[in-house]
Amino acid sequence: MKLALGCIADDYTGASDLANTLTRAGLRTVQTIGVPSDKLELPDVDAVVVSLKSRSIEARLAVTRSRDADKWLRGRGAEHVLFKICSTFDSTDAGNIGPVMDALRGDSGDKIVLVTPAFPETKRTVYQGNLFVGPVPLNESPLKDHPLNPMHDSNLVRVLARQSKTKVGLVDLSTVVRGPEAVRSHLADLAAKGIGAAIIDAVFDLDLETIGAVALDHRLSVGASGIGLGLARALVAAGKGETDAGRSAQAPVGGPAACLAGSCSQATLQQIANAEESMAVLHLDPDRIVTGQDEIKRALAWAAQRITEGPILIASSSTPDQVAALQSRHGRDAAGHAIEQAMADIAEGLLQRGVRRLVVAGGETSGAVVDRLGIPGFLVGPEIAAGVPVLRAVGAREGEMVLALKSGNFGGPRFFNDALDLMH
Ligand SMILES: Nc1ncnc2c1ncn2[C@@H]1O[C@H](COP(=O)(O)OP(=O)(O)OP(=O)(O)O)[C@@H](O)[C@H]1O
Ligand SMILES: O=C(O)[C@@H](O)C(=O)CO
Repeated sequence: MKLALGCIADDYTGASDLANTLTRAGLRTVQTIGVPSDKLELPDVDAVVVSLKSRSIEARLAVTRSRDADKWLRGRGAEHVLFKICSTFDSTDAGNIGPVMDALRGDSGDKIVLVTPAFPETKRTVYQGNLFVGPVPLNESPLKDHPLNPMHDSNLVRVLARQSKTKVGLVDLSTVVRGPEAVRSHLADLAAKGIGAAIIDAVFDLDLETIGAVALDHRLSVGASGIGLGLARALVAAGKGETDAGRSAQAPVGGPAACLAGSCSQATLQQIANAEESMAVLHLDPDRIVTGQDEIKRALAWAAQRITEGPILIASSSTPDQVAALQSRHGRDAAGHAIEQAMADIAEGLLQRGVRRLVVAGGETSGAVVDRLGIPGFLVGPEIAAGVPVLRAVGAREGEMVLALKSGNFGGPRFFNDALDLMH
């Protein structure tokens, strides 16, 4: 197996978003959890997305893990590696996008790296280096209240420059629309000035096709699923991939179904409110979780009484005010970590009670759950919503099971029902 494309994703939901995009564009793709062990039997694929949980950890660790993944992918023939970050550029001034990019660029030997979180299908666009989420700049979007990486600056040239050791430039839309040659020549000018990374504007998929074609001249790029789409289209145009890339992940598994929500995004809060109309919903008490009281036992007892009757949803999610109050009482990291681990405990308990169809909302939450369940990888099935596919576990100790890992902001208002409708 010689990979046409290697990818390193900084969280698990982001990885499944990218795996979904690549599959739909025609690349046979597998998502692995961490760098795969040699024991994991991988099907014949064009792309591997190695999922890390490196978005909000110490920068030094994120760098080491990303370099290990890069080494593994390059060892399987990947000439180009995409470092997949969030389409809302989730990071802090300490990293981790800049430090990981710097390290991977050093290893790749590239003079300059293209960077764009644009993903027009989910309304993330970049213009003059500024990231827009729908109609508003990033710093006016709900991301300003993110529990772990609040985003207060929409100018990505500035944001990345604060995190990176290299100088950061811009390739603006007026250059992108003139096509690959114009972008190449602008990048050469930037590189000649010692600029090692360029934020590149993209508003439409067509812009991403231009970017993908140019990115393939290099060994590394950084971005969200949009640049993944551009890269995949360029690779398919060059004769890689297959037309029915997602078919192997579609056989039904059956069994009880459950949803877990740890995301506190506005989208997830709305989705939980809508789910209340059609399934049993338990709202966890976050204070009781953080202070170590028996909230997990209570949740599992509640679930056991209902799970054979139909799908259930268990949520820790709260409004921004409530999140801020909890964080001020217990500290941001301690609260986040305790709740993630509680979600993982609950997921484990649900599987012991027979659940084989599991939906998880929130990137960090999904990471904690999938790690605890020890699932080594996924094949990509049908798309539930933009950026969220049905995933079929590969090599799981419980055998056949399907999951959906939803990025906090993704999915329509009835996401939980939409997911379960496709998870048979
Ligand atoms: N009620 C709560 N109060 C404070 N923190 C919470 C609460 N519920 C969940 N959390 C924590 O908030 C964080 C949510 O992050 P997570 O990545 O799961 O969701 P998200 O950021 O909305 O999703 P994504 O990263 O995919 O955009 C986790 O660390 C989670 O444990
Ligand atoms: O790019 C996105 O927005 C998502 O795939 C993600 O990474 C959110 O956690």
